[in-house]
Amino acid sequence: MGASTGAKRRLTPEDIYNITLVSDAQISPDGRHVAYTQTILDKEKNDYRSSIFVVPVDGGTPRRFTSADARDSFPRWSPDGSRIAFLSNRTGKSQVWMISVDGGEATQVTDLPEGVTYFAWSPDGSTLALVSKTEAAQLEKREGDEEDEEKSDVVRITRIRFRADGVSGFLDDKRSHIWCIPAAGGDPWQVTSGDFDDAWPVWSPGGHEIAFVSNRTEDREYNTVSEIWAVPARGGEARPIATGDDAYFGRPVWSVDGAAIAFAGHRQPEAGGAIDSHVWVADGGATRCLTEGLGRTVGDAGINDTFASANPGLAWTPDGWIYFQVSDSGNTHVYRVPAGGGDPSLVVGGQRRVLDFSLSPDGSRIAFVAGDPLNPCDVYVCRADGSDERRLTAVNEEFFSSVALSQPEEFRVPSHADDRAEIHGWVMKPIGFEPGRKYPLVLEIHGGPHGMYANHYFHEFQLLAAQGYVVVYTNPRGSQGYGTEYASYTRAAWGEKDMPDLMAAVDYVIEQGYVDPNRLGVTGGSYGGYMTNWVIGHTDRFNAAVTQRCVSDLYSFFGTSDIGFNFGAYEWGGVPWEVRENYVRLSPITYVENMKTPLLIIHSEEDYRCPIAQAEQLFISLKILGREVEFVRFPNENHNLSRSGKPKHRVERLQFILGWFQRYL
Ligand SMILES: CSCC[C@H](NC=O)C(=O)N[C@@H](C)C(=O)N[C@@H](CO)C(=O)O
Repeated sequence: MGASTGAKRRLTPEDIYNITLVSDAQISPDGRHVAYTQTILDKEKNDYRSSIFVVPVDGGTPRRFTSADARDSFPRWSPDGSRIAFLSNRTGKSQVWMISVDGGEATQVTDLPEGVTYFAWSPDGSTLALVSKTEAAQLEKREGDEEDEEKSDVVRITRIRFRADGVSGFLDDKRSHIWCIPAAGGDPWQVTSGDFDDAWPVWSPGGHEIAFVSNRTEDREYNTVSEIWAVPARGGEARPIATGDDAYFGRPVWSVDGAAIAFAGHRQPEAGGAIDSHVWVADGGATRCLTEGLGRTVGDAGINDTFASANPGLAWTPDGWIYFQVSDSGNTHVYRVPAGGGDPSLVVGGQRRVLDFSLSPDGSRIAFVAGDPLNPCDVYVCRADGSDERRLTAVNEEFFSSVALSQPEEFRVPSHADDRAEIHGWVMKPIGFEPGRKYPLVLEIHGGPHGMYANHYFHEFQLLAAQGYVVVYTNPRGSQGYGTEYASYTRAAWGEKDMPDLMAAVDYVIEQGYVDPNRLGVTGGSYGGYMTNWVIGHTDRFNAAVTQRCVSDLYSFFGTSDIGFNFGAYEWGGVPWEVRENYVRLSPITYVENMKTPLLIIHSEEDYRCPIAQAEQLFISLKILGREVEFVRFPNENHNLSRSGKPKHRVERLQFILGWFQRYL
């Protein structure tokens, strides 16, 4: 489909203020209502505001349940359906609040000094299990430390993980643990303790035990292990469910009889997202994988810039099905598999991305949030087999009926690599497209590298199409959603093995006849920024490039990124002193003298995932070489500027990207 404006206006960067996000669809215990979080970008306050809404499953107007000038999120129904507990930062820190479904004022349940990041209702509704930080064993003190602490601003670092993207300053020595508190309010008690970070508590059906996620291995400071444990709800010794140095598991859920626990993940922690995750069951005997032959990863690997994340778990129904998300070829779907074994089957499909889902306790209905290329998100409901699907919200209908959008067209093309592997991509024609005319093209490259472009609304892409660009985006080798072999293909070969896939997509679109091959642009963020740098270091065919939150030098990334030492060691085939040549050969900065394309570098000053030195090294080298280069720094922003940065900065970032392409293409 072409993209004509009709009577509609063109999209602008500021339109991010006109988009409402919904997330975390939670179906009520009786299956008759869905609670969800609705988020808006507040232009005046230059901030985000979110509220809890409830919509009837049989149709009707959504009702706003909370209206504080704050961020209310994570709605969870009490087991009897009479109350909704949620997280709110209305007092500064994130705490649990409670509201009756009959309405009225919300009341505060927790007042933990470190706030609450996650909670779960006990099956009888009497208690909430929480995740909150606690003081860990103090670091060994040096002589005089006590007095110095008061006066000194010097930071003493002893742990290898001392910074994390999204956390200002340095990580403290506190640990996340499981706590409980009476749902009616009262004194909390700490359930787990020790030098571990515990997360994701889930109650056993009888309410006696709590399963949770932790890394309790000896080598936990260095490895990326993630295990499943269970602890008595009143506290006591934790028992292992799925543990060990080969565990990379999360999202535990109990069977209805409490005899087994299902979870998601795989057995190669060092590989992270480079290999497929599966659904597993532990029932006291051997741990079984239920999705061996699926050939796709469990979970949502989708990437876009207009979403509110909810991070859903698995669901286990009374009739023995386990439900889970699957990333498949640019879509995220809901699947189910019999817990006793059998083939997984598709439940919620379509050319779209299912962002989160929940099941009613009787397993008869599913509520979910999904988005597609022309609609960021809405709440839906369907039956357990996926039938009788209905959309319950239309949060952006009015706005999107007033602006012209470009419908992406899918293509599959053989790679330029010798194996001619099939590469999946999309092309968006510019708004107002006229056959016979030639247009400038922008290639967008996603990050990860194990992310996945999806059939999902992308504001940056729509904006470029609105401003007259053909937009091309693909899932080259390294992407998730096409199986483990495809995703892990770029190991120790970043750039080398995926550039031929990207160029095949660009050439395919040029062959369609409506692109001016002398007006080509390229951009991407994070690993997409790495690839932008790589591409302009290996070809001069692009006339303008914008590299965002990029990686340019693997050697310095290894020691400065919050994920550098273990992510790098896997992705580049070893640590620098073992495979020094890989670090040099695969660093875009190695090819800086070849970079002739005018380059805009966009980077956040508090990006600890891809620290700003990655951008500075590139900028300084290109300046010395006399190249056309500019450097735009965003203060007080982290790696997620394009997705959750201050709204004003998000608008400015889009303006800089457009401005650069307008200048050079
Ligand atoms: C979706 S894969 C993310 C892989 C990795 N995370 C942890 O190991 C990561 O953060 N990689 C970055 C270098 C990256 O490319 N991030 C992407 C995708 O999140 C981005 O767009 O920022």
